[in-house]
Amino acid sequence: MRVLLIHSDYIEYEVKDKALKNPELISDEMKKGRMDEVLVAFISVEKVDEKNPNEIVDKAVEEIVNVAKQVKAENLFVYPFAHLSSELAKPSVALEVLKKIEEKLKEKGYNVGRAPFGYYKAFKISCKGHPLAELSRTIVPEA
Ligand SMILES: Nc1ncnc2c1ncn2[C@@H]1O[C@H](COS(=O)(=O)NC(=O)[C@@H](N)CO)[C@@H](O)[C@H]1O
Repeated sequence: MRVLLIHSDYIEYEVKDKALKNPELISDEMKKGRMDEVLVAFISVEKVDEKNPNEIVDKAVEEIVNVAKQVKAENLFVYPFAHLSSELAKPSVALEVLKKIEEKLKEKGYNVGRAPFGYYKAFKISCKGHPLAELSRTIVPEA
């Protein structure tokens, strides 16, 4: 899994077209979204993660929480992003992993948003620009 973490003043997105034949089913209200004062996690779930998705979920949650504590972010946003890797996991696995990350972060008390999966989306983001505002992580299952 590849994660790009951007501590932002805001992120907003708007769903445009389907990028997959069967994207995630979404309500009209999910077609647009915005979160302020937020740590955004752009996530590419990778093929190698299919070996142990649950382990990857736990490791990703740990990494995201670790950075959230450092930048003092209470709002988190999970953004499915297929452009951080050339070895992507299949969509069915990727969606489940992203939903579980969202769920576990909520269980830890964070306000968590997630952008819809399987769509082309317009988005705007405002990076805060401090030394920890742009970080990346590579997360792999134990051998
Ligand atoms: N492994 C993955 N990790 C994260 N997001 C993914 C993954 N696979 C699919 N997606 C989601 O599905 C969308 C399209 O995925 S994609 O791999 O880019 N596929 C396409 O764009 C197809 N139109 C052509 O391959 C992505 O924007 C993202 O929302």
